[in-house]
Amino acid sequence: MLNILIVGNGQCGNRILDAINKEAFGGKSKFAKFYSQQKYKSKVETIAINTAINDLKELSFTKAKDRIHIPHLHGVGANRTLGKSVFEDNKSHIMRNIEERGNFDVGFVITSASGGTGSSFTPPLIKEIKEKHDFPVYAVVVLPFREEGTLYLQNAAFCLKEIRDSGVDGIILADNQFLKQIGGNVQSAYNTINDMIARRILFLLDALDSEMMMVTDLGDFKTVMSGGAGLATIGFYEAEKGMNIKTTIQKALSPNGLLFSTDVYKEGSRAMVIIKGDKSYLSIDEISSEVEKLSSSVGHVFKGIIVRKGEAPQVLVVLTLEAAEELENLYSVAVDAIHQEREKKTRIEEQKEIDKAFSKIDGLEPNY
Ligand SMILES: Nc1nc2c(ncn2[C@@H]2O[C@H](COP(=O)(O)OP(=O)(O)OP(=O)(O)O)[C@@H](O)[C@H]2O)c(=O)[nH]1
Repeated sequence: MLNILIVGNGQCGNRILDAINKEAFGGKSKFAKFYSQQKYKSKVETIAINTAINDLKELSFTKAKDRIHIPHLHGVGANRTLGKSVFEDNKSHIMRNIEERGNFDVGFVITSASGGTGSSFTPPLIKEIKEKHDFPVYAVVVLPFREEGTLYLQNAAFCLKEIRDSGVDGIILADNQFLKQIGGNVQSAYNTINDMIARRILFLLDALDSEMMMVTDLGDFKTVMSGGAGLATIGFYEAEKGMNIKTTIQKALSPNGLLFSTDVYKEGSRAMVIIKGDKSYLSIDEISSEVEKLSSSVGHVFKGIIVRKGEAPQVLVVLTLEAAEELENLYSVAVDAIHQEREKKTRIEEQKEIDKAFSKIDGLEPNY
């Protein structure tokens, strides 16, 4: 049995964590958490951390003991400099809470890259965990919609770089912009995206702690995640009625299944393909031919099969990337955003000249 730590930082991280707990508690009544057992096979500890109390109150499936409020008004308003100093002041309190929960085999820290709290807490938190413990820690990072504004774009660029430098064992990317194809209003898009990420993480946890017909385990996951440029994404697909396993694997690797825009066959570096379902659907020939196709372009592919009586086939692919054109695009837009913010700051500095003009009449009275 694996001991797993999942931390959700900031509003986005909290909500995805809550979606994970929703699934884990059976996904039904919001009171489920009070009386039902989580359906994890592993021992999973979840912690939601936020500066905004209202974001924590909004959670429905995460127990009160699993919420850490770091008092700071109503969040840090996308200001990462402020966020980092609030983390520093509260670091020991956060670390104590994690340490009281025992030892872990693996940890995941979930955050948006672009807000204030999650994006500034995550890099130093991972650094702190890695310095004190020797279990692998993976960041699950949500990229912003590109039209959300200059501050979010610059935050995303700096946050990702800092997470990479934190000692993290790998970054799993999910992109709101890419996933917005799902449609609907923002709130329902968020819920759908959060459920998509939650389902993938739970499938992964299930697979890492399963007795499979053909085994993949935490060791294989670590090897996959250490490949490529330290970046990864996850694909998933559940077969529709009558769909064969070959098509299901292809769908998991296509934009329909992935959390981040990538051409798997061009940008992939290593992969882990996990297939779950009733034995009758799992044609070994079809599985082998799809896995061989993938390994001929990405290199090594680990394969795992979990037989679950009566279940429709589901496929999960963890894919590390050696290149990420979409991320390069994001950084180009972010650099423009950083320049725009800098110019704005210079303009504001110049406006201080206006204050000087006003100050010329300080102490004088009008005469009539
Ligand atoms: N997928 C998804 N993205 C979200 C959700 N909530 C916010 N975001 C995205 O997260 C970014 C904003 O970050 P938040 O997590 O809200 O910010 P925070 O970490 O709480 O930081 P502050 O509010 O600035 O203190 C934006 O890019 C949003 O689009 C959510 O529930 N799901």
